[in-house]
Amino acid sequence: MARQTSILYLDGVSVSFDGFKALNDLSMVIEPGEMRAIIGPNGAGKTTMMDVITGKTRPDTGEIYFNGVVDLISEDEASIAELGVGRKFQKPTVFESHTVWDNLELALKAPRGPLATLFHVTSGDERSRIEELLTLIRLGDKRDELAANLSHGQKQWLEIGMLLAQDPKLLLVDEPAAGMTDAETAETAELLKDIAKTHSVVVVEHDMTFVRSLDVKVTVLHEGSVLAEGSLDHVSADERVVEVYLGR
Ligand SMILES: Nc1ncnc2c1ncn2[C@@H]1O[C@H](COP(=O)(O)OP(=O)(O)OP(=O)(O)O)[C@@H](O)[C@H]1O
Repeated sequence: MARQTSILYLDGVSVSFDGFKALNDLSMVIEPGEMRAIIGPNGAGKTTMMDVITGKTRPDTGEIYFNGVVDLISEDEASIAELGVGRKFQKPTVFESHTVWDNLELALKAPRGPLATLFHVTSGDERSRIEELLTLIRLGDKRDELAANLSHGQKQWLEIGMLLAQDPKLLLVDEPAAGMTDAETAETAELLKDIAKTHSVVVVEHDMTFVRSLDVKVTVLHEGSVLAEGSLDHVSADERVVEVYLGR
């Protein structure tokens, strides 16, 4: 697929740490509105991939483009966030001593980047946006609860809501189902599917039941590059994937 029409485009991206290639000629294209699942054994380069997209790590070689035309390699971490790339780390970082509502309100008011402060959001708009987010993240009845009292899964949803408050175009989500109950995991898959209706989403995940329920194209990383790509059934049938990952 052409770079110009993609939301995220990586071509020949390599990163070495002390001579060790964490990413090795990694190429991948995500279409606008697509949700993609990234799987791979420990050390495959999944986190490093997120790091190079978000500007935390600078690749040694290769190209990374956002929205077809924006060269992310020439941007720093703050500008990449401001451009509309949101990242959800594995551990939830919500404001525990604030209510669910206040967490969302703070996220809505926080500048996504330096330019965001130029936009003015009226309080009426703000309230309806928070209501929308509460419904989406399944926390409507917890709006007045302190974030500290939420379950681990609910905290993850709240943080996803806080990220969405910043209106990213592309959402990178690192192991959202880790540490969740089975019911929360299933609900998280539904939540991400809802989000993917209006956003592009890249989700790194180890939980195969979760990946199966997402029902999206899967990219298998191994030793810093793409080993296989396609439906979960397609990649699961690949001998090399079974050997490095699924068979373990
Ligand atoms: N800052 C760093 N310095 C040195 N080596 C690093 C650094 N970051 C990552 N690595 C190495 O690069 C490789 C890829 O790591 P990465 O964290 O991207 O893999 P991963 O697929 O996210 O693994 P996991 O599933 O365990 O999170 C690993 O061998 C790791 O030890």
